[in-house]
Amino acid sequence: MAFLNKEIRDGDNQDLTEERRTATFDTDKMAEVIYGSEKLARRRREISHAVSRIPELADSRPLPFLDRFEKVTEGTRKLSVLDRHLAELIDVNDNGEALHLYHEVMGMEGHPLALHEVMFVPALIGQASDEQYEKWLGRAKRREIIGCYAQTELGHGSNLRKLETTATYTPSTQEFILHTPTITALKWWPGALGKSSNYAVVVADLIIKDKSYGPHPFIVQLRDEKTHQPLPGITVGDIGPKMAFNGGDNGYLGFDNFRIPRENLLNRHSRVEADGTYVRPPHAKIGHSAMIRVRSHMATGQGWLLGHALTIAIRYSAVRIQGFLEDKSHEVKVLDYQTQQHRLFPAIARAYAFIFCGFETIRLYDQLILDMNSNGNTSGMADLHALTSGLKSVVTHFVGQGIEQARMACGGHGYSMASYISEIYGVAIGGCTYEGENMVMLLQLARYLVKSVELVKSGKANQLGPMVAYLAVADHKVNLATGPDSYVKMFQYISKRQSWKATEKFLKFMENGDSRDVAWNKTAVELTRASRLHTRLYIMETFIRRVESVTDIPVKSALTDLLNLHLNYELLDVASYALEDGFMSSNQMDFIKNQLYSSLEKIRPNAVSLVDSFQFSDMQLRSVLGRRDGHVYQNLFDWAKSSPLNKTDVLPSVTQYLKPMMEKAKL
Ligand SMILES: CCCCCCCC/C=C\CCCC(=O)SCCNC(=O)CCNC(=O)[C@H](O)C(C)(C)COP(=O)(O)OP(=O)(O)OC[C@H]1O[C@@H](n2cnc3c(N)ncnc32)[C@H](O)[C@@H]1OP(=O)(O)O
Ligand SMILES: Cc1cc2nc3c(=O)[nH]c(=O)nc-3n(C[C@H](O)[C@H](O)[C@H](O)COP(=O)(O)OP(=O)(O)OC[C@H]3O[C@@H](n4cnc5c(N)ncnc54)[C@H](O)[C@@H]3O)c2cc1C
Repeated sequence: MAFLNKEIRDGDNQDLTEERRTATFDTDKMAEVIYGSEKLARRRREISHAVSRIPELADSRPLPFLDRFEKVTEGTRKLSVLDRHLAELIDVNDNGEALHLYHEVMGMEGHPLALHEVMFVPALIGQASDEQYEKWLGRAKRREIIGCYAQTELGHGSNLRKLETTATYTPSTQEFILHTPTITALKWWPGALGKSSNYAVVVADLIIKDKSYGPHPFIVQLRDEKTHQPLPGITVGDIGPKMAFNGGDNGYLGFDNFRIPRENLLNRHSRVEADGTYVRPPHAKIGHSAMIRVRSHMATGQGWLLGHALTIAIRYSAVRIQGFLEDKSHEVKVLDYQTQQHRLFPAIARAYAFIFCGFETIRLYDQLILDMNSNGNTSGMADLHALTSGLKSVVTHFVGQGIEQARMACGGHGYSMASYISEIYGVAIGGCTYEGENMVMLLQLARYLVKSVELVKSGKANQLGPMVAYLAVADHKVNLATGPDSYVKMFQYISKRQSWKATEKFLKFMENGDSRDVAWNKTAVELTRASRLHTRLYIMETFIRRVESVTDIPVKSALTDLLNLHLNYELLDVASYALEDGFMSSNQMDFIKNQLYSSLEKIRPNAVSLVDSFQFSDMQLRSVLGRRDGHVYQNLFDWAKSSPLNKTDVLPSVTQYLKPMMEKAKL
């Protein structure tokens, strides 16, 4: 018999197999929807399979047992093996395949090329002129040189206008002099900067004839191409262990009057002529495009991280038997408890929602780059900046929450590194900080929302972009029983009301004499609330659009259950906004809750298959608890036995310190 869940294999844990047999949809078909195409979903499986046949690509030991030095070495070793096999494993021109291969083999703890592909090359693509492409891009793509993106400093990360590293133009030699004037001006945090990269895109304050022109990107050689020694005038190193990413070498960097040629200013959009004349870019923030790119990709990447944690937690919940329901002679799977379902299922819905919404956002980013590069059209930048600022903030926050709930849902074993959930959490939660601290970015979106409300107030609603058009729409009572659109309308009402309330509050402070900045700060919490609601509305709408577009009926039906759960969970979570002015009735609240509980029951038989559909291999998951075979207890015991502490029965520390203490106590 052909099983709809393609993960079923002989010898797997019976409880898990039982779950897989109840699948109402084909997990391969669901994977096509998750990854966007049949080809990519299939290629992911083929690549994972091919990798499993190359023993050198496996982790030489479980990563949690390695110290930092070993992690960095292990990552670099695997990279070099991967390099030899790259062309046989993937189509090297296919980014989707490359991304999967790297996740599979390198894992998530960081490696020397982590920022090369994600920011260095994209910064060149977005910011370099044709001549600079010619000179650098080929070399970077062939990995003759390895680069990173060095922007953040010890003293400033969020406020780019106050970066202290200077790039002073000297017309007599046609060079920029890069300098680090204070300790706070040291570049600090850039991934792969400390030990691996020999080049960097460095963001520094451009100074011409004593005038500052603000942050600009420069391509800078940091290390000798033969010896890898730092060049004279460069101080560079690793910043030490972090909450996660400990296979990566986030670094520091200082310049002592370090000279680079004029043509090293990435000058696709702005440039400095030989005599020092500055040519402005078409958009003041165009130099930020590498950041917008990463922010655009974050929803998908974070959705996958949440998917990792949930795969582990759901599989474990299906094999963990504890406590009773009706029949007191048989304990039940913890997945049968409503509280466990409520803890995990809404997070599955969010993982799907973030992935779908992420793909839509990536398309918007690709379109923007096309417009900018083909005809210099930067008109979409403000919208995309606002959207991605909110999206990265909301998604990373919920992903962090969801992963932590997944950990707790695994009880004691979730706390063990064998589950790997704490590592996933550490990696995901970094996203709340990098690419713009979440509060700072929510306030960027709030600027856009306030401006939009002001447009409506001044009778210019026709100038609103499609994503904020609802801010001008009249309110109507909503009958929630009429499907997803009614939830969208209710959410629009809530989001609109908060944006208007926050704007009115802000304007009132100014009317009463506060400066714009003071008024803004006094309204900031309300503004961030408006941003979150607006973003959650966008996520909800993209989820609905994606589900509507699915053609496979069983897949669509399972996704519709997830979507319904999402709609009810989201609305319940923000209901207080609509209750406070009586727009939502308490009957509607009860309706939402009951819909939610019924969604949990509907999803229950498909829970394992919904996470299996992510098709993360055991290698990619790196979780002893979450392996496909479900033999949790044997796997945990084997793992514990492999702990370096168990190499000897009696540790030297016991002989040296503990025993003498105990012996002394006997006297
Ligand atoms: C490919 C897959 C990748 C997935 C995962 C990757 C994992 C990689 C791991 C780690 C990578 C981490 C890399 C980094 O962290 S790099 C460093 C990132 N740093 C930041 O993000 C800094 C955050 N700060 C800023 O971005 C800005 O300073 C700011 C907060 C946006 C404020 O900028 P600024 O002070 O210049 O501007 P104002 O506030 O005064 O606003 C003026 C107007 O400009 C508009 N604006 C600002 N930025 C942009 C932009 N990028 N595009 C368009 N418009 C922009 C702003 O909205 C204002 O407009 P208004 O009309 O309101 O005046
Ligand atoms: C894992 C990781 C990888 C990174 N990789 C890179 C990299 O490759 N390249 C690179 O250049 N950088 C990198 N960074 C740095 C990162 O981009 C910055 O740390 C980030 O932008 C936040 O800036 P900050 O550290 O200055 O935070 P701060 O701005 O100092 O934040 C501290 C607090 O101040 C608040 N705050 C600050 N400004 C405001 C404001 N205007 N309004 C309200 N509240 C405010 C914040 O909300 C936060 O609560 C990385 C960081 C991490 C953690």
